[in-house]
Amino acid sequence: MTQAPTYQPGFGNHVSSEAVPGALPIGRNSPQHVPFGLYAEQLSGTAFTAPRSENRRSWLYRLRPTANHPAFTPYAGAPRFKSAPYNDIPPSPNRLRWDPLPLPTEPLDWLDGLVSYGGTGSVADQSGVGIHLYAANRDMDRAFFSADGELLIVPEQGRLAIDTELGRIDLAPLQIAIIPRGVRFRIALPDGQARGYVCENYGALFRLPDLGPIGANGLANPRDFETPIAWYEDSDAPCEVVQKFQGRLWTTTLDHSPFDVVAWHGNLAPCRYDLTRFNAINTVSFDHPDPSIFTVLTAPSDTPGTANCDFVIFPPRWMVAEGTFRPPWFHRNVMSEFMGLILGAYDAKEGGFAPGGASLHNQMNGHGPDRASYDKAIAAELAPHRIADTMAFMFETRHVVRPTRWAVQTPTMQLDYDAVWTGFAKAQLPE
Ligand SMILES: O=C(O)Cc1cc(O)ccc1O
Ligand SMILES: [Fe+2]
Repeated sequence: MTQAPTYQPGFGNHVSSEAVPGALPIGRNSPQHVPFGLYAEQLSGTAFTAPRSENRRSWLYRLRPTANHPAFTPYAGAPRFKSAPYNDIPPSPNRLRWDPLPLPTEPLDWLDGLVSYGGTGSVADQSGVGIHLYAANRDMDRAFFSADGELLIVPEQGRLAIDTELGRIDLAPLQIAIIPRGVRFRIALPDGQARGYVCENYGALFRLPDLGPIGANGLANPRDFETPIAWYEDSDAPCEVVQKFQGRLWTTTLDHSPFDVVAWHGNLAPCRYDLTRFNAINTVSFDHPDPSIFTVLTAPSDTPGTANCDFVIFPPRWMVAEGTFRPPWFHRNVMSEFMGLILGAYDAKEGGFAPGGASLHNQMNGHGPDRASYDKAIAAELAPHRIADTMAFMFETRHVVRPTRWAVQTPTMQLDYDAVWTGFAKAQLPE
């Protein structure tokens, strides 16, 4: 029986962990003789010279150096897993919505089960995001890493057992995981199948948003993030490693397990977070605040306050606003909004937006409550009301999300989405 993973609390902390006592060098990163003949390796998530407040790196102590591998050759699997720039088709200004991604009928592991819906920017420019969904029904028996970006994994259905080079993470729907760029991992499916969403962030790393006048506490609190402790596998069995590099997939086979890090220290590591711990802050007077009030993590761009990607959630909460249209308002946004649903229903959509589904509202294109939600909200008696059993989320980005050809041709794309905003009665001006 394998033991349940163990975690250390905190976001982006400098931590030290050893799976074998005495494996971690003391007082220096790269001693002439590393304990037990382990190999020291630095994994850099930011430039060596990034300011200290931005700088993320870890030191890994492993059975063999990562450099010890044969050449990578092109990988033929995961045919629907693509990278930005998404130039397959012209970007669509239309509001798009998809039914849930069907679970596979053929055996498919997490990697081959990835399907790209679209994204922004370019892997080569290290800006933008790739937006993918996964539907899988088989454990990975190989390792994968993205050299193109960090991965934010948002399960909707089915638990994930994620083995990474830096430790093991158990993940369930309503939790998220971040796997840093370059960190190798494999995913097993304890429930036999799984479905969810992935944001591949090509730009500056996700971090907690500033809190401004909110103060020192609130939203996602740092102590609720969990980083696994060191764990390793001592295996000389062949192991395939697939990587995504500049948008293409490559494969090689090691003569040993890549999961051979016996000890590590640093502040670049995978972590998980339970979305139900999010401390939602909202109005206690009137008006519906901008959804940025629900930002869990932000990946900044070079323009302050204008994110490469914000990860925003819509958690269970009390609605108490007085004299207010309580659901999301009609709006047009300079930022582009890709949404998913993990649980329940979303308060701006009475139907058609199902768990495992997705929607895309691109830059400057009008959207908001569907007519049924609008009618309900203007008729509602404004008593305190709890929105319960729900969890929607949004990847909000400064650049237009360019859908893939697959995304606009799949039969799960709803051809009648525009109709949710028809039939509104014309406002009546005084005679
Ligand atoms: O469009 C959406 O549903 C997302 C959204 C939610 C909200 O509460 C306010 C603005 C917004 O874009
Ligand atoms: Fe919106």
